[in-house]
Amino acid sequence: MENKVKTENIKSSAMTTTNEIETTVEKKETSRVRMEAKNLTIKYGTNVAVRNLSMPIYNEKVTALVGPSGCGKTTFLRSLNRMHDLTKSAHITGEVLLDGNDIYDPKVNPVTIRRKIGMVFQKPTPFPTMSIYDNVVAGLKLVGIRDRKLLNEVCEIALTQAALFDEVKDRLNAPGGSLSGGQQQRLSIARALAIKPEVILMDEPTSSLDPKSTMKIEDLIVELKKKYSIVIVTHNLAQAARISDYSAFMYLGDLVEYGKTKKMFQNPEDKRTEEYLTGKFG
Ligand SMILES: Nc1ncnc2c1ncn2[C@@H]1O[C@H](COP(=O)(O)OP(=O)(O)OP(=O)(O)O)[C@@H](O)[C@H]1O
Repeated sequence: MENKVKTENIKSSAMTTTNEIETTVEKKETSRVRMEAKNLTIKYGTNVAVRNLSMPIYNEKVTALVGPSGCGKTTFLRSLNRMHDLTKSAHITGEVLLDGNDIYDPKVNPVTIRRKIGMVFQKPTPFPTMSIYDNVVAGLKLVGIRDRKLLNEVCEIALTQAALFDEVKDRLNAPGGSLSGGQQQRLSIARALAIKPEVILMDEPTSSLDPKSTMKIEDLIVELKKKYSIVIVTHNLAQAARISDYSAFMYLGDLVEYGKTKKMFQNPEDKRTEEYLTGKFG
């Protein structure tokens, strides 16, 4: 009898431990969601570009947005840091959460959001006549930071994170436009990093680069995801497969499939995803 009670006690304490572990695992999974789109619909005038899209964006992971031209990838990406505020015809319903808070809440300042969620565009965007140094610290100066020592520190850290420091450290006063295309794109990334964002959005960041510069940016993205959440739009499926952890396949404004990149590329659930990934259309 006593033994039975003991066994029950052990069982119940083991179950408690298991429950605790499950709760911990659940908590970990939940805390890893950095951003989340919920029932997001984006229209330009009456044209629906993104329809009722819901998906998470995990912390310290790369999420790739793929799909044929015009399917809404860039529209979705730009909604993640309120870039559409600047487009008159754009109308957004639904929610975009950053750490559980809706970035479209009227009380939220879009400038604060864009500081937390940085953007790197398709074409490198340095100010060509501005020095490399000033390009990196432009965002900080814009918000009134003038402390030279601080600016110097941030500049070196951001250029190092963008894997560009060694190539430019002896010519920080040279114009941004004097760098190669690949270097200019890394400079754009350094500028985005200098304002210490939490999430980095990248819209086809390597589409204008040669293969060697593309590889550098890809290596950089893999390095950066140790600290940031990264969302990247790419037409290059091999690139999505190489560097992303999660992928979203969009088609005609719909999110057709979302999941782990490995699983989606090896064993897609939707026929349209399979046809796109195997080059049957797009
Ligand atoms: N500023 C805008 N005004 C009106 N319509 C727009 C605007 N931007 C995009 N669209 C339309 O919204 C739809 C989605 O465009 P979007 O650029 O998001 O697609 P995409 O998947 O990023 O395409 P691509 O791969 O060619 O860059 C398209 O029909 C496009 O014509």
